[in-house]
Amino acid sequence: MTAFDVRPITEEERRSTFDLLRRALHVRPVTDDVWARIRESWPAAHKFGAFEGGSPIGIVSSYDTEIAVPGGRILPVAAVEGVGVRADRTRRGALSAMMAAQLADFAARGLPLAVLHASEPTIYGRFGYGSAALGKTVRVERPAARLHERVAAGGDVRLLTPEEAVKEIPGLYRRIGLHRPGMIGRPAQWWPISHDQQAGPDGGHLVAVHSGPDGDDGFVVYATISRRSFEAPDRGAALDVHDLHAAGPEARAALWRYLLSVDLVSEVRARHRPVDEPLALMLTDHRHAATVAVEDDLWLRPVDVEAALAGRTYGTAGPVVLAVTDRQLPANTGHYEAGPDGARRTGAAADLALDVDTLGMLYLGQWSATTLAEAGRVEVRDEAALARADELFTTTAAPWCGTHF
Ligand SMILES: CC(=O)SCCNC(=O)CCNC(=O)[C@H](O)C(C)(C)COP(=O)(O)OP(=O)(O)OC[C@H]1O[C@@H](n2cnc3c(N)ncnc32)[C@H](O)[C@@H]1OP(=O)(O)O
Repeated sequence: MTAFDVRPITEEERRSTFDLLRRALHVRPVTDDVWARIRESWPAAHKFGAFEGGSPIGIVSSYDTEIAVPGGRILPVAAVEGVGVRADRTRRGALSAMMAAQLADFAARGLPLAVLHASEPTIYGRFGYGSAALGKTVRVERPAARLHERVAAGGDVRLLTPEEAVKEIPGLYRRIGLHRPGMIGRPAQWWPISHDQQAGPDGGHLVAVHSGPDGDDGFVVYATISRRSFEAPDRGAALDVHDLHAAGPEARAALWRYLLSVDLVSEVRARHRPVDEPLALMLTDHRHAATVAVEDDLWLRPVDVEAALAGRTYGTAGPVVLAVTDRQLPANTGHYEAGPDGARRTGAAADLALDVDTLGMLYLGQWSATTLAEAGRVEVRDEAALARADELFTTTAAPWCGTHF
């Protein structure tokens, strides 16, 4: 077996590492044209490669952004993306070595948190990431589904041209704001690959914007897929929602009402929606909207446990002391008190013990301490502390990311 080195990539290694990633994800390498359009989205900064004889065999990437945490504060976060190892060099420790370098870099730069979306759920727990926010896949039957009359869904919905979409949606996303735990900022480098390629002139997606009393306050990016065939000449198209954000329930309802009004569509489908989005309840017949899957969406890793715990707020129960174990960043291993007055390191005896990936699961409020204990992920040292931890950590709104990266 040959050895490899792990180090930050250079400017000259941007395209070869991007193509390596695409191959790992079963996508063809980029053409010169496409690379010219998206190269700014793949800067050398914050990328670690594994190299064998000077050639890249693995890549991990991230960018710095912000995340909303329970209580409404916005914390710095590293968004980990672009993870891949060449197919003939997997299972030799390349990812583990790159992840160790990346985590050490996050810790050295004082980042409290890191997040990612996992291609497979078995990979990232070992590196301290826990499944922190779920997303649901919904399928709505058209034309049967209708919003019931008590749903407030005023305002106007208008379609943008692709040029307008590229120009206007970044500012609108910023104005809508990070209003749920788990929502993250979209820096300039996010948009060319993740939005402009779909919504811009060559992408084929459509973009609709909702305007309420205070101006534009919601948008949806979607694609329609014709499903007519010789055997089924009248079959309606599928409408796939790619990205939908709204500042409030009225704008959200108006966007859904618009989607359900598009003619010649027999099914509206959306992945990774908030688990508590009340779409079915907004319909005259809730059976016209089915939740067909609930999946892990955002994974979260506390990088600086004390800063992460101190960055969010807690419910009103008495404090609990957590014993946290972190094998990759051992400086985090220790006892932490969390309660209505905040969180800090402590020398007190622990009520509950957990690994740092489980703390990631608890952090945004997706899972209760009781559920995690029942699943064998939290060791209960004081039974009464479990109910207090439930009160302290759970949130009213389900956490949700809503951004693919
Ligand atoms: C955040 C994102 O970007 S998600 C996208 C992730 N990328 C992909 O899925 C692309 C296709 N897959 C790959 O490129 C590679 O298989 C990777 C990156 C997932 C793993 O890289 P590798 O270099 O093989 O991982 P490495 O050898 O360090 O394995 C570390 C451990 O994870 C386990 N592991 C790694 N990948 C997988 C997997 N896909 N399924 C199950 N276990 C896995 C290994 O068995 C090993 O376990 P051990 O520590 O108990 O021995």
